[in-house]
Amino acid sequence: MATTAPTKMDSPREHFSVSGLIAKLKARRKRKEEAPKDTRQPLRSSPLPLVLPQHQSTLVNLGWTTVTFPQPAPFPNGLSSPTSPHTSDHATPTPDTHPLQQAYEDLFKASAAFFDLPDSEKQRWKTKLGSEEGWSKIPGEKEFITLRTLEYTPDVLKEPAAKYWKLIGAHLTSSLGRIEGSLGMGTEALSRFVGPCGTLQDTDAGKTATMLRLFRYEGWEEKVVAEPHADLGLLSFVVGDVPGLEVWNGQQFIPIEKTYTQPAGTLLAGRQLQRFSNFRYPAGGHRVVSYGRPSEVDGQEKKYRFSIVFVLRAHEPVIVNSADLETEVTGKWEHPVTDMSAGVLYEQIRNAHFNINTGMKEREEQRRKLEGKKGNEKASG
Ligand SMILES: O=C(O)CCC(=O)C(=O)O
Ligand SMILES: [Fe+2]
Repeated sequence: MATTAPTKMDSPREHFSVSGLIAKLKARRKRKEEAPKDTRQPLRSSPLPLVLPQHQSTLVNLGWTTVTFPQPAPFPNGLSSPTSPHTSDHATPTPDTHPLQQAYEDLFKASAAFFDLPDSEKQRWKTKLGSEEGWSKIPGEKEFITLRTLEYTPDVLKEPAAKYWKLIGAHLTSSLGRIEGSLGMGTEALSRFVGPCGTLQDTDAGKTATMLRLFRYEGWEEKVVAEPHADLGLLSFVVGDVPGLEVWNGQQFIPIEKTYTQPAGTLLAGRQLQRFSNFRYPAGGHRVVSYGRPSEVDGQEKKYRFSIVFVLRAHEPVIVNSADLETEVTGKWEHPVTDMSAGVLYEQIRNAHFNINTGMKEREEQRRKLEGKKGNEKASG
């Protein structure tokens, strides 16, 4: 959906005529009358973790929502913590930063240190699988490194990446548990697809479909730095250190990160979840924009935007049977799937979408190929 939007918005106004308008209205009414009545039950209430009440419904309606990290309550004496250097050896409980927030903050620091290395050093991690693993540089736009195993992770990132992966993996697993509930599915109907994807695996032999991608966007020219697309996995979670991510609300892109007044990240539904939920959850359309140079942070000029993107994909060997995922809320799948591995189904989904994170030339080739296939003009991340 996301890629078709700009074309629509940019299209010139159609020639206006009264008879044309009447014909259009009649056609619309006919389409409405002919459309089969949706007899599916409404979604069940099943709140997502760390999502404020006012943000609960956007994931199912639009494919994205905000995850808000609770902030430690200030102490009445005005101190940020009840402990002083003299009492710090006492076991006084301190109101801590949320562990997931702490983990992404640590990962941001390590990510900045990695990207600061000379290119000659980063070359060692040069991409192995297109944008699917290793370091890539798109000059003038961004650099990013995709992590899939500890073995192929630079030392400076190893510990913070593994820690973040574990925490976000657990968080998204519990979010999938709530999504299952909202769809009237049994326990683990969706979360069973996580398996070993919930931890950063040690070696290539244990590599899973899931990935952690660290970005450093360069330059502050006002422009789109990642084209509109939807991610391919079950759920993605994005945190940025300055606003840049925008989400599609069906009509326009919303600069969602500009609305964050406290530490928060964006949860996105991917195309696998869209499919596994029989399209009850849409895949969240999004893009990344540079708004121009942000104001100084701590008296220092900001040179880059950093972001951390975790893409949770279904573990490839897990078998999909659509009958196990059908409920009165999802309805019947139009194209049922029997004993197909999540990996094979993923390939079908992936082949229908071009990848925005490959280089310009490859991207154009992918797009051209897809344009040959009817109705497949959708991008993926
Ligand atoms: O960098 C970001 O904020 C998001 C990037 C993204 O959408 C992607 O890699 O799929
Ligand atoms: Fe994305």
